[in-house]
Amino acid sequence: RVRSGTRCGWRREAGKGDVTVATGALRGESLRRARGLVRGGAGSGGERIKARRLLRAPVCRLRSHGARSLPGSGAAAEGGLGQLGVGLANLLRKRFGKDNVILSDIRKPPDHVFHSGPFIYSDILDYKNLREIVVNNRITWVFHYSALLSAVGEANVPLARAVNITGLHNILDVAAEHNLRLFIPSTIGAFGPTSPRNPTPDLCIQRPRTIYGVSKVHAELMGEYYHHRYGLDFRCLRYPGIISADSQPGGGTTDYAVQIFHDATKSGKFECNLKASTRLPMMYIDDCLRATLEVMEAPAERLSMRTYNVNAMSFTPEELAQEVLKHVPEFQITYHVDPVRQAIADSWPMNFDDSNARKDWGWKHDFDLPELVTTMLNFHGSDTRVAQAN
Ligand SMILES: NC(=O)C1=CN([C@@H]2O[C@H](COP(=O)(O)OP(=O)(O)OC[C@H]3O[C@@H](n4cnc5c(N)ncnc54)[C@H](O)[C@@H]3O)[C@@H](O)[C@H]2O)C=CC1
Ligand SMILES: CC(=O)[C@H](N)C(=O)O
Repeated sequence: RVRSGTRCGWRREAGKGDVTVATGALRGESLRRARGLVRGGAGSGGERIKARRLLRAPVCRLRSHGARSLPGSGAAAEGGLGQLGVGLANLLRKRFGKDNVILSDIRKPPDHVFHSGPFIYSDILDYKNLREIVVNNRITWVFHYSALLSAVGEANVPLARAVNITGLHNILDVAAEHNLRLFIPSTIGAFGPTSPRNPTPDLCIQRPRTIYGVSKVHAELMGEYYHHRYGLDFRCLRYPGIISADSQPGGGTTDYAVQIFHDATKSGKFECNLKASTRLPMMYIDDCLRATLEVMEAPAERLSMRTYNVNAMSFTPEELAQEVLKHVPEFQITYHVDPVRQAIADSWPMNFDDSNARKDWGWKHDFDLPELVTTMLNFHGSDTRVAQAN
């Protein structure tokens, strides 16, 4: 979420026209819409006073210099303290100004995150609180990242159903009520054993066998229904397994592809919990976050769909290990297959067809397997050298 109050005419009309954006510096049509929203004089005098007090908080200053004022932009979302949310917030703060991005989660942020910009508590299951946050901060865009991923979801189906489905319903209703632009990520896990796997197109049968996949298909269908029925500006990307160096994965089936780099540089040994031949679509986090921003900033008329596959590469643990060996000759991989994760992986796509994203809004990945491995080992390697030096 991004909140901003501008110093120009807007501030003189505090409470009527200040722009609060959920995901960055909004201009033009989004700004007019936000003004319209606020000019509705929503809520009681007390709420407006509270809103003004919030807007006078140090966070709400739109950086007119330096900040790019692209119409629409991304920002960290609900569930922003996971593997992806902090990176998204950093990307947006670089582009739109530190104080214009609000990060939220139900966990306490680590120091470096807490001091990197505004952070608030927000539980996706607390519908009333979500509405208050949107109204008090004049939110117009939201990225909804809260979820339990595939393996942890199978270990706690009731909680996964609550967060991934009831939480989804809450944010959909708030988004429709307040005319928000809403991004919800889906996943390769939204496909199942009866989907075409090599490659998997955007439109095909989706009968996933995990609560995670079922909840994400539900999110895709509900988001598209709200778009067609209520005009909600819903946008969705099916992410592959995302690989990052400076954030831990959240308990999914593709987590091995993150852990291998840490272990390769720390001990030179890695025990893989998937079979050597398990092929899955994967993507480096920088490509993932850029794709997310690009689809959110794409003009609506470019979007022939509201849910797109995005892809970068597909590899097996064996292929990944071979690439690591080019940099770490002493590296050794062993296999101790986790039957739960293996069954999930065997039901997922092997290759992703993302031709619609490339055609409609110009999607293009930057990182292939060699670039990924070099980047990840450089990060961990420097980390190790610093630790050894200390
Ligand atoms: N990391 C990946 O490889 C992929 C991620 N995605 C999707 O991207 C989104 C973000 O993924 P990650 O950052 O990897 O997830 P993660 O599991 O690392 O983080 C999820 C965050 O949600 C928060 N959360 C849990 N319950 C909550 C609640 N009731 N209210 C608010 N927040 C709550 C957690 O505290 C956590 O910080 C998820 O929706 C996930 O399905 C999709 C495909 C691949
Ligand atoms: C691919 C995903 O959605 C996630 N990383 C998982 O493995 O659950």
